[in-house]
Amino acid sequence: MFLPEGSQDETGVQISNRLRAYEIFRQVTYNKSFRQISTPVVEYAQTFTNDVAGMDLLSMLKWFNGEGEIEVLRPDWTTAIARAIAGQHPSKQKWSYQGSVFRFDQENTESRQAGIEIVHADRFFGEAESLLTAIAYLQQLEIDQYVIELGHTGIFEALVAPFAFTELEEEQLLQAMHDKRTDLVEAIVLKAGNAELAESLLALIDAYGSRDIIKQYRQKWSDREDLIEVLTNIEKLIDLLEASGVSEVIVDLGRVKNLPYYDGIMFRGFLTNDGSTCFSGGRYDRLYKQFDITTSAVGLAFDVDVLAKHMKPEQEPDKICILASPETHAIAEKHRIAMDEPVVDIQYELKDQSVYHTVYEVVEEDGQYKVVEK
Ligand SMILES: N[C@@H](Cc1c[nH]c[nH+]1)C(=O)O
Repeated sequence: MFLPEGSQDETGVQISNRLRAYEIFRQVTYNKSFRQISTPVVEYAQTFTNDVAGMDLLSMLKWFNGEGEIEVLRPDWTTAIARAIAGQHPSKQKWSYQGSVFRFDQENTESRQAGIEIVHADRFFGEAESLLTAIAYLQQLEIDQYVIELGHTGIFEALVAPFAFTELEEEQLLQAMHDKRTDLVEAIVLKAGNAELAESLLALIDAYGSRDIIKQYRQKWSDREDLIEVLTNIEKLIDLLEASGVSEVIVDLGRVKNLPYYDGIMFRGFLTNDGSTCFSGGRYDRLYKQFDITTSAVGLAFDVDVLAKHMKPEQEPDKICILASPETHAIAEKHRIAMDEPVVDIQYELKDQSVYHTVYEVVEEDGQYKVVEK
């Protein structure tokens, strides 16, 4: 029997690491006073595809229900949680969650996330607390080789705003900026007759690196109050990260949103050894506008599959074995419970003694059963 493309079975270390990653996340967020939230795996497509959320139905696992409505497997936690907590009291601000999302446009159809969402809180607080939680979590996982990247949706949007692009052109431009394809960006913008914009967007593609970039752009944009505000926002977060001992911070002024609902700061964490993205997030106040709520909303989600791949495997404790038989299995089990050892295996037959530190057996003596070392 085969599996559909994008699905796979798993065994062993990847699973135990994932479960540990989930447990450590639960603990870290519990210690920081987050409340747990869970939403159903099956939802209406409309929750994710409406104009505000803006996600692409094509990438979702979907079907029609009996009433002819389209239902999907949860493609995104952030949008589902916004739906779920729109009616909650605003004093509840910090939410944490863990579980799968399903999307066709990723290498694996199912991917596991552990994330946080901070709503109705002070704007800077939400951004700072998101990043500090990410740092605390990585530290608990003993992952220390990573880089945090900061970007902002406001830059591209402010530069493009004065020019008229069709929806399709703007989408193509976003994709080309995302892929840092200078040739495509130039072609799309020049075709629309905006030579001046082409120049600033092409420069932006290279506006990537240490915080010095911000200094340069402060001068370049000195007459643009809106853009200076964006730079200040990014700079304050770099200060916070540096004060927390994270020196590997990258600024990407040319970054465009990877999810349609972002509207403000965007952050990503990359693992240095293979460049994989371990977390991603940002500000998304606009998602709440669909519920007529004007608020601050920001969060991030870890890719738990990526984390599991990079975590050191748990050290295996010494294993003990009790040899039993169908008649003595229950007695062996009683002993196993009483032994208070981390791993006690019960077997009827010893196939490979070398995997055990100590082997016991159940023996009968004067009509009584005893467990003795073999
Ligand atoms: N839902 C986003 C991550 C995120 C959480 N909060 C804000 N953004 C993602 O799947 O990439």
